[in-house]
Amino acid sequence: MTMRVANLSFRYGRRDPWVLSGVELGLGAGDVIEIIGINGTGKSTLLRLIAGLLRPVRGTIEDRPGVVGYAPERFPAGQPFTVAAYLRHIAAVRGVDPRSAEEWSERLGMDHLLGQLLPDLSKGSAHKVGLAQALLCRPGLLVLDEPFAGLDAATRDELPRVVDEVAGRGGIVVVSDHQGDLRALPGRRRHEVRDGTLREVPVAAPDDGSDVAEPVTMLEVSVVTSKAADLAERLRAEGHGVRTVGTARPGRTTGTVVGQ
Ligand SMILES: Nc1ncnc2c1ncn2[C@@H]1O[C@H](COP(=O)(O)OP(=O)(O)OP(=O)(O)O)[C@@H](O)[C@H]1O
Repeated sequence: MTMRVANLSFRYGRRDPWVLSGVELGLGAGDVIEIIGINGTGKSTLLRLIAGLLRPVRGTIEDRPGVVGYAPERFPAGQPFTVAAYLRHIAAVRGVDPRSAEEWSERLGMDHLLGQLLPDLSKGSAHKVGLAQALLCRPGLLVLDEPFAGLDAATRDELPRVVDEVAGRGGIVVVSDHQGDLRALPGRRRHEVRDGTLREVPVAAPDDGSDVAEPVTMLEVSVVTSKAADLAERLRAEGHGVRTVGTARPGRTTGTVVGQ
C-alpha cells in the first residue's frame, strides 16, 4: 500500500505564513526518501506532518503505516529517568520485547549510557536515545530528522544499514540528511523543500564521487549571465556537478550541467 500525501498545506498559526503549500508525495513500501533544503525551509515541519505529530491545515495524509518511529532533530531529554528505564518504558508502551531496548543500545554503541539520567546526557548521547526509541518499535514508517548530526563514526556507519533493513522489510523511511550520509543506499529518492513546495531532485553527485556508479547525463543549459552564479550555486547544493563553459553571445552564458 502506498502512503499518500495529497495537496498538503501547513502554517503554524492563522496569521503565520504558509510553510508548506500543495505538497504531493507518494511513499511506497521499501521507499527511502531523503528530504533536503536550506535552513528554515520547512523540512522538520514536513517530517512532523509525515510522522503524524502535526496535522495538515489543508490536504490529507492517507494510509500511514500503523507503527511510526520518529527521531527528532533535538531529542527532548528532560524526563528524570535513566536511559535504560526510559527505553524499557518505551518498549512496554509500544508493546515490544523489553530486550529490544538492550539490543538497540548495543547496536547504537550506547551501553555505557544506560545507567545515566536523561537530563545529564550530552547532546550527542541524547540524540542516540532519540534514535533508539524510534527504532525499537519496529516501525512501518521511520522518520529521522537529521539523524547523523553529532553522531560518532561507528554509529554513522551503522545507521545506513539500519535504514536499509527497515526498508528491506517493507518499511518506509523518510530522512532529512543534509550531509548526504545515506549516499551509499541504493534506491533512495531525494526531494527538496523549497519555497513551500516539494519536488523530486536527482540523486547523482558526481562532483564529490559519492554516486559515481550511477549514470551521468550532460545537459547544456543557457542562462542569462546575471542569474548564472545563482543557478550554479543552487544546482551544486542539490548535488550536481556544474561547470561554466563560456559566454555564447553578449548577455548570455552557456553552462554545462552534469547530472543524472
Ligand atoms: N512551532 C513553531 N511555531 C511557529 N513557527 C515555526 C514553528 N516551528 C517552525 N516554525 C517556522 O516554520 C518554518 C520552517 O521551519 P522548520 O524547522 O520546519 O525548517 P527546517 O527546514 O527544518 O530548518 P532547519 O534546517 O534549520 O532545521 C520556519 O520559518 C520556522 O521559523
